[in-house]
Amino acid sequence: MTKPATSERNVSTSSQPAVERTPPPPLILENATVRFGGIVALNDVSFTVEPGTIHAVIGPNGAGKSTCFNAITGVYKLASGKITLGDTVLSNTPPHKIARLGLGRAFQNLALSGTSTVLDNVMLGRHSLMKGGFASYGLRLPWVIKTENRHLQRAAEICDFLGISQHLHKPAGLLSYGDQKRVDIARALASEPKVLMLDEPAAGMNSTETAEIAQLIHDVRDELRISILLVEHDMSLVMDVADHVTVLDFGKRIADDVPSAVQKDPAVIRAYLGAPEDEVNAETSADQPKHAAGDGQLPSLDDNGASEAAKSEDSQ
Ligand SMILES: Nc1ncnc2c1ncn2[C@@H]1O[C@H](COP(=O)(O)OP(=O)(O)OP(=O)(O)O)[C@@H](O)[C@H]1O
Repeated sequence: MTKPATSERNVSTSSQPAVERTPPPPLILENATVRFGGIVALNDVSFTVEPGTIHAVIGPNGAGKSTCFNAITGVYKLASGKITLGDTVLSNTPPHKIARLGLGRAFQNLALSGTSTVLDNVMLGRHSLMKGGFASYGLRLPWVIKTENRHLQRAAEICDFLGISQHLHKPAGLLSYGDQKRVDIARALASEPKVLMLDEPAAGMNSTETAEIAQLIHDVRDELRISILLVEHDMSLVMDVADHVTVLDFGKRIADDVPSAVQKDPAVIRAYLGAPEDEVNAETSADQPKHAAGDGQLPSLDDNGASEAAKSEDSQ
């Protein structure tokens, strides 16, 4: 699909304020720990998503990325530690209350209603902002109609920003995969979040769609001025868009730095290439899961797609 030029987009009108003009508060994980029986899926992890930045969480399969996301959004409870958004404590808040506290989440597996229109799907994201119960909406009171129209207008503006305004009244299921992903992000933005959480936004996308998503992520940060936390396997996307990267391995934070530093970090390269079996065994408890050596994607790629570590092995 063709993405509209930034200047053509309408993200703010006089009747409705922009999504978030004041800087968002920092999202802070302090020693966050999540356990599943004997498995410590998230082990004493701390990091800060600085206001208005794109922050990526990466790591090999089973590293704890999804657990981290689910802990922030209240799906999993912390065994210990704390998660805050500014002055608001998020840890252990039920997921249905998280949107009201300023987190918008787009899902890895699209959770759209394929038969509902794009606009209706995006409107679902505004429910946390809509006052009045079903009864008042059912009675079609004048103030309700006015309020609803304002929300519909705002949802349409967000779709315009995401380049899907031409699909507003089509069933979401008829859109291309890339556009459905945009609908999902539009729905997350519809709650006017302070932090947008993207779970593998490039999964299942071709290279053109991935490049468009990268541009979109930049635009969300630069134009809506909200923070973005993303989990992503596509390293080139992460290195392209992220301001800061936290790397997890076996539930622990092994790096937390700017992308260029993370790419060169020996612990990160080792985690992605895999350590000799006995070394891994020595560092993990009997209950801890083990990811296969080399099961991740290499974080440090040169222009020819070769990792520094792989090149050094070749030269020996
Ligand atoms: N609900 C659960 N019950 C038990 N164990 C779980 C649960 N969710 C995750 N785990 C375990 O916690 C560890 C971390 O899993 P998690 O899904 O967070 O990793 P990940 O980095 O997101 O992996 P992937 O990249 O493969 O999605 C894994 O060993 C996983 O098996």
